[in-house]
Amino acid sequence: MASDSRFGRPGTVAAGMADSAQAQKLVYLVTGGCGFLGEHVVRMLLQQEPQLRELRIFDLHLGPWLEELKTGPVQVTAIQGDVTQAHEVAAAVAGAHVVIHTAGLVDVFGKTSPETIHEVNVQGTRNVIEACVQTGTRFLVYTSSMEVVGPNVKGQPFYRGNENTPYEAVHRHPYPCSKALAEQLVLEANGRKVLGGLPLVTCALRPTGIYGEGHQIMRDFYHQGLRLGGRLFRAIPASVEHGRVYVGNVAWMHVLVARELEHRAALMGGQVYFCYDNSPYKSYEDFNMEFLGPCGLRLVGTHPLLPYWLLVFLAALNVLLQWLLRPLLLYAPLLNPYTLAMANTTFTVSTDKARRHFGYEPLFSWEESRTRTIRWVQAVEGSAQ
Ligand SMILES: NC(=O)C1=CN([C@@H]2O[C@H](COP(=O)(O)OP(=O)(O)OC[C@H]3O[C@@H](n4cnc5c(N)ncnc54)[C@H](O)[C@@H]3O)[C@@H](O)[C@H]2O)C=CC1
Ligand SMILES: C[C@@H](CO)CCC[C@@H](C)[C@H]1CC[C@H]2[C@@H]3[C@H](O)CC4=CC(=O)CC[C@]4(C)[C@H]3CC[C@]12C
Repeated sequence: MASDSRFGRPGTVAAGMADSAQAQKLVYLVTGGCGFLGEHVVRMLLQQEPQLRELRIFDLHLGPWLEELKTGPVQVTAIQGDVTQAHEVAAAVAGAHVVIHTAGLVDVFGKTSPETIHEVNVQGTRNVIEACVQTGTRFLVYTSSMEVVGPNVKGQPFYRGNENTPYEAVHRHPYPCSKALAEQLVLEANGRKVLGGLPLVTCALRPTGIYGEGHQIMRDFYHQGLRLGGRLFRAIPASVEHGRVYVGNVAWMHVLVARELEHRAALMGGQVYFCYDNSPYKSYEDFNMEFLGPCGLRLVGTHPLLPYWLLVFLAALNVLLQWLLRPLLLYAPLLNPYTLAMANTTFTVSTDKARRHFGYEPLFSWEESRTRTIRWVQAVEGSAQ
């Protein structure tokens, strides 16, 4: 496989597995394979899944980097398509052994309408499930989100919770609502008979806030800091803990789940797993500074510089401005009532369910995840000059 300096090769685990003599017989489909997470899943599969014969990458927008993958031993098939179009999904799924469904509209800034978010995230997922059933694909891994649990509308903390921790999961925002509905569809589909009579095996992974190479919001914060003379201003108390997970480990968990679903169908089918690693529990801003600090930015203030009521007011003002300006331009700042509530509510997971069920251990240590992310931010800086 052609190498990409942004991603590199994972350290030691299974290095060279793809060169081993194991039979290459499996066809995988990754929806959303050109997105932030999807690209990592694609590259991880090519590096770590020795049984892969063909990898199909389905996305609304195909990236130019796909070309370099086509020279390797695995057949890489790029499919430009839309998950909301059932026939396009069915054509892509036909003949695949495993589908990893990461495609989705990740919008908490009001860029897209609630109807579109629902259409892509819910109807798109329904189309993927139906395609599996109709064409005989038996294994479906769905990228859900911690957001299907919380933070909820009451802003109640979820502290070091696991998959069984009781929590009032009540949402109003279109994104978590859509992810929760889609996850439910995926879990309910477990056990349905697919073409040929065998049962569909599904499971859902719930990453916390993902970070790493390619993370658009990190890029946005970095550029905002540069515009403010190398400073960011603390808005959230340092005591609010936020769960984060490195994208390489999220990708690795997808690869492992996809591999193990067949052998452990009875245990894993219909299950949800939080996606976690050893990244430290910190506030959203303090965590970002782990990467932005070494790139020359400074977080000003040990306490929030603005009172919370003022942030609430500014967030509401942004909603009003977004609405007023909509006929003229898309105004979608980072701060709105939803993102403020998210950033201001403790939500951290502590679980070993994935380790117990399918032997997951993070592939990248915290130090490595941090180093890789810093290197990427530095490259963003280099390319911006
Ligand atoms: N970024 C995060 O922190 C988290 C993301 N997730 C989930 O992970 C998945 C991937 O998210 P990201 O990589 O962050 O987002 P992303 O926006 O970078 O990637 C999503 C991909 O899906 C594709 N896509 C969107 N609409 C499509 C459609 N109608 N048909 C086909 N492809 C379509 C996009 O072109 C994009 O390549 C999503 O399902 C998201 O809900 C879950 C937890 C956290
Ligand atoms: C008030 C601002 C002051 O600096 C900080 C605003 C930060 C927000 C933009 C982010 C805080 C929490 C993030 C979300 C969280 O990590 C969980 C998510 C899961 C997903 O499935 C998609 C992304 C996201 C919603 C993520 C989006 C950005 C934040 C709201």
